[in-house]
Amino acid sequence: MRKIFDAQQIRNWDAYTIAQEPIASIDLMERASIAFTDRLLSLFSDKDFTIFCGKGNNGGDGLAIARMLVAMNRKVEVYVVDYSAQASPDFVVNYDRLTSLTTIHSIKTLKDFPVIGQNCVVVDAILGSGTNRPVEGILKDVIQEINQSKLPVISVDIASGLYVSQPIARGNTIIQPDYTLTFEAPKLAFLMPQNQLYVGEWECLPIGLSREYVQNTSTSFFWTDMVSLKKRAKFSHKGTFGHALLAVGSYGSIGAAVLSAKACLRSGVGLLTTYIPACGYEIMQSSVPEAMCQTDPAEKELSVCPDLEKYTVIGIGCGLGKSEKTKAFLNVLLRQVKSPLVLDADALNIMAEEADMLALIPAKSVLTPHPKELQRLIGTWENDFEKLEKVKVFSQKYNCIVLVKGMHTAVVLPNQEVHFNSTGNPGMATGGSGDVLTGIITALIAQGYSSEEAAIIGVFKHGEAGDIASQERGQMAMLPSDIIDKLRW
Ligand SMILES: NC(=O)C1=CN([C@@H]2O[C@H](COP(=O)(O)OP(=O)(O)OC[C@H]3O[C@@H](n4cnc5c(N)ncnc54)[C@H](OP(=O)(O)O)[C@@H]3O)[C@@H](O)[C@H]2O)[C@@H](O)CC1
Ligand SMILES: [K+]
Repeated sequence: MRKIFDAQQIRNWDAYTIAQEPIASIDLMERASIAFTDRLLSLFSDKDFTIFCGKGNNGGDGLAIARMLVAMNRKVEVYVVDYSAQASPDFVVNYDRLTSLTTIHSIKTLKDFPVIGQNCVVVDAILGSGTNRPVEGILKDVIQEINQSKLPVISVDIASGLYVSQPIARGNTIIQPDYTLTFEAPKLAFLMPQNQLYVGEWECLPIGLSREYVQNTSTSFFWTDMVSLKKRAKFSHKGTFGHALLAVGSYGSIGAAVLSAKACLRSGVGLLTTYIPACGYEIMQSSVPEAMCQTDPAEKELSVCPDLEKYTVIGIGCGLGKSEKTKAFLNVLLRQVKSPLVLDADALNIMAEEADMLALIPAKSVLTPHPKELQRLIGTWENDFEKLEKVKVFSQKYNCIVLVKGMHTAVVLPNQEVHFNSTGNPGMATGGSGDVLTGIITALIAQGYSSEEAAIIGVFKHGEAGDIASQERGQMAMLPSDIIDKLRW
């Protein structure tokens, strides 16, 4: 798990490193530029480079990168966008270091914009984490030209025009890179779905910023790039790992029930009982023989709440449907349950329609809505930052854990922490994938993980299994059952 900092904290992190390591700011820039150049050349070994620089430290990086490429006899053209009379001191040092080696062109008006060779990769070093307002004038013109060039674009640290930790306004002009190579740590902006055009593929390049600063600086945003699991004790038995109930399925959606049950069993639950409509009995017993199966008196839907006493945790919602009988079933269940719930799909849809049910959510339940279900719970949002804020309010109000599912699923905790997930791929955006996740999280809570841990770990392992499945079958061919198959603990 890594901390994600906002723009001001990143500035402080640089300053802290410079003071405490100690290292001169120009040498830190050199370190960053070496890391960038190494990775640039491993991505584009046979390309020429056209580098556009601003006049701050991002531009200083661009000039240092250009110098390193020239020193390696690579073909490089360098352009400084002359949007301001001000230049940062480290920009000036790197400008002077480069002038004796190559010509540095200046872009004052659009007429100065070059014709770029077709074998070129464009390096965007115009604005970095210092971007604090929409670009105008020549900056805007240059960014538009680069975006229209159809050439591969790689941004230094962050796309020029994108804010590190604030929403962008509609109509802002921003570089649309194919890649962003960012220094040290992920930026909040990269994790927001609305910014996907302005990030491309991204990766972090370590540049040795202070570890001590990380320890001493608090944030509510985290990046889950690894998880730790509890060891299973040698003398354990099935009772050690809890007894989960999955209340799932309706006529036509018994598949969702089966997927959640299989995922739960593949995630280490001690005992699993599925509670399903009568029509699903044979399907469940034959496809998931490891689970006990209890049926509702109704043929096609859940209608009567079973005895809940013996269960450590209850997963509910997958394939449930929204019939009147099922609504009544859920109402009774919410009033009787004492364990945390994992609430998915139609369970959430029913609750969104009957607002007084939300107040019955047991503490530390986990809600796993997809975007439409989330909207029903929290209303609409202007941008992804506002969406997260609204989810935080909801999570605190109902003392529950809420997932904002997507490319980097965010796990929002009642203590207001937001944990973004690093695993997963678009091949998982298919019906049934969420049922698998519900099964996994339910199993983890059954085994004694806190609901917070279960949600963070479950999302990570779900994505990891999805990544293995996509490597083997490709994103289009993979199925949710492949995700279950590739779970490794
Ligand atoms: N510090 C370090 O140790 C390291 C830093 N590193 C590198 O530094 C980068 C951050 O550099 P930076 O802080 O100089 O900001 P940068 O993004 O270059 O902008 C420059 C100035 O432009 C201005 N400005 C903002 N928006 C604008 C707009 N729309 N239109 C016009 N002007 C605008 C604004 O100044 P203002 O006009 O507000 O006074 C801003 O200060 C970082 O991304 C990384 O690449 C690495 O080398 C590692 C070590
Ligand atoms: K940039």
